[in-house]
Amino acid sequence: MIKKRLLNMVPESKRYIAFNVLFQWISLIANIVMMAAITGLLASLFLGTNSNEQIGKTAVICVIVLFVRAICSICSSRMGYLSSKTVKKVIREQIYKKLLRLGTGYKEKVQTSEIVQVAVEGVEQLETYFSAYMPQFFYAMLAPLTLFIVLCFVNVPSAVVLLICVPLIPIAIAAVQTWAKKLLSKYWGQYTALGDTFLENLQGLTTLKIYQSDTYKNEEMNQEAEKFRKITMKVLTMQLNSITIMDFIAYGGAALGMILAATQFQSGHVDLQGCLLIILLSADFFIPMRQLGSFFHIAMNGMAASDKIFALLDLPEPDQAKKDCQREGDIVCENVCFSYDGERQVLTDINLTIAKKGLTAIAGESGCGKSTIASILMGRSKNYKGSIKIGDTELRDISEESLLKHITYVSHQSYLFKGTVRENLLMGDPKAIDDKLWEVLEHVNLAAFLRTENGLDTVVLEKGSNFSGGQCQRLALARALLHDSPVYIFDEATSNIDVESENDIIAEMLRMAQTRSVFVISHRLANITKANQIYVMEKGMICESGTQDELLAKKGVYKKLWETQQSLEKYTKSDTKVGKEKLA
Ligand SMILES: Nc1ncnc2c1ncn2[C@@H]1O[C@H](COP(=O)(O)OP(=O)(O)OP(=O)(O)O)[C@@H](O)[C@H]1O
Repeated sequence: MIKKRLLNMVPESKRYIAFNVLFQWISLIANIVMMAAITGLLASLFLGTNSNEQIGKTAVICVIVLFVRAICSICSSRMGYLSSKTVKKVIREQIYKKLLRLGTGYKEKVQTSEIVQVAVEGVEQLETYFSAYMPQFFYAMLAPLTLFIVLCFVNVPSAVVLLICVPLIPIAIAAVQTWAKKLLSKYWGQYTALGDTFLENLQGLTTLKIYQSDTYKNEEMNQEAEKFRKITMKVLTMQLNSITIMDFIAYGGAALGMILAATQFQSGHVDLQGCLLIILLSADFFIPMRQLGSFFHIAMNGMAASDKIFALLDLPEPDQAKKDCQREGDIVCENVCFSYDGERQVLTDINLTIAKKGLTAIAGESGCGKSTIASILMGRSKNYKGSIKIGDTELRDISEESLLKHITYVSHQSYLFKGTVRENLLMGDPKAIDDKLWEVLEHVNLAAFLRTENGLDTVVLEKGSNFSGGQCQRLALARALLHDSPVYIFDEATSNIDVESENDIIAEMLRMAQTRSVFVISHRLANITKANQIYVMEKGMICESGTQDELLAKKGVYKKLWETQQSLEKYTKSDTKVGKEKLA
């Protein structure tokens, strides 16, 4: 029940635990002194040998002892608080640093909801382990030994019997431990599973409402919650049962001590004061161990949580690449192959060059692997085969920090944070002055709109929910422009937005391509007609490449895609025209 790894993780906590034990021990000694004084007074009262001086002395001792015990209690609580404060800070910091080391690809190894639960609730559970259980563990051994030594001076047989009964409590704890461990591990498994479902359903609530699937999902969650309720009840039952057993041993043992003291007094082996002292102190033999038993269950929960924390901390980390990205240089992919699960090949022998200046595009049907290439280029998946070089440096050797400074990724789901327009823009360049911010907003045609609002202080709600899709994308693009990196990847950055915003963004991409490398992934071929090089993908492979004119002349896959899209767009336009005429 002592996890060395946990203690070594927070070495400062050892000092707080030691002081906590010391203060509890001083309090016990003070209690023994008070009991000795009280029993001495009671015995002399019974025998009629008491004096006023003795009553006064006893009263003074009691006041001093109560004062000392109050101080000790405050100090030991303070030690518990300091230890739990340190533990929470250190462990949460370690989890945070681990996530940074796992990098942007952490989701491949662990679920976000699990991290949140472990880092919040899991660490909270460890608080009791360090602030209450660990000090109690040592105090529960020290207290009976101290009392044994003291009572040996009064009556050895009673002291021996009381000491022998004490270990029955840890034996009872050990008996339930294996069962409790399994149960708590199941409990945590169920808890994180429920958290996963809850988070997913909450995030997708609008979709669930649209498809009227919320009732079905509600049922599903109820079932999961019911499983969680059952396992929680099992845990509580286990805890209550074991507390009952411990109470039985504790009070049974104390009663035994009292009976023995009385018989020893009857047979004249101990005087009245000694007998009363044994009776009053016998419960103290068991109370610390009994208290340890109560903390034990909370600590077990913390230990189960610590298993989850260690599992997270032990996740294999990608090799910490050290090299910096060369600012100048093409991105060259040679025979790149990739699979997410090690079984199904998603990319096969990809050979492509993203020129250091100009617009390179990639086209192809849905699911052919376009976004996977972008994700590899952003360093999210490092286990690709073949070679990807930025200048002379292999991508997997480049540090994440340097890569993210070198490449800016703009997707159709660019995240806008709750705050103001200024705050969102400053993420791109924290040092940018207002004039610079307005300049990029002019570029993306958002300045006029924002002037009618609250300018750079216009409020942005979570995920930009108070902005239209097109405005969100324009703002995301403005932020990307401020990032000022040599390479930009646009992954379907204009999908699901209005034509005007789409045209503005395409125009900005073309302007950027004059001075830097722009890599565009787009379903809509009309957006990439001006690209210097277009790669066409089919089933994870590149089947054609060239400019728009070259590709159309080849009369292959690209031409087919182009014609299909053109006829679809013409159809949609004529359909809209007929509709409008009808309405007129
Ligand atoms: N995280 C993932 N884990 C496992 N498989 C994935 C993952 N992401 C994508 N895939 C699979 O890889 C293949 C290529 O997906 P990718 O997203 O690269 O296609 P795409 O060409 O960008 O499609 P779209 O144009 O629809 O966005 C698909 O078959 C998809 O199922």
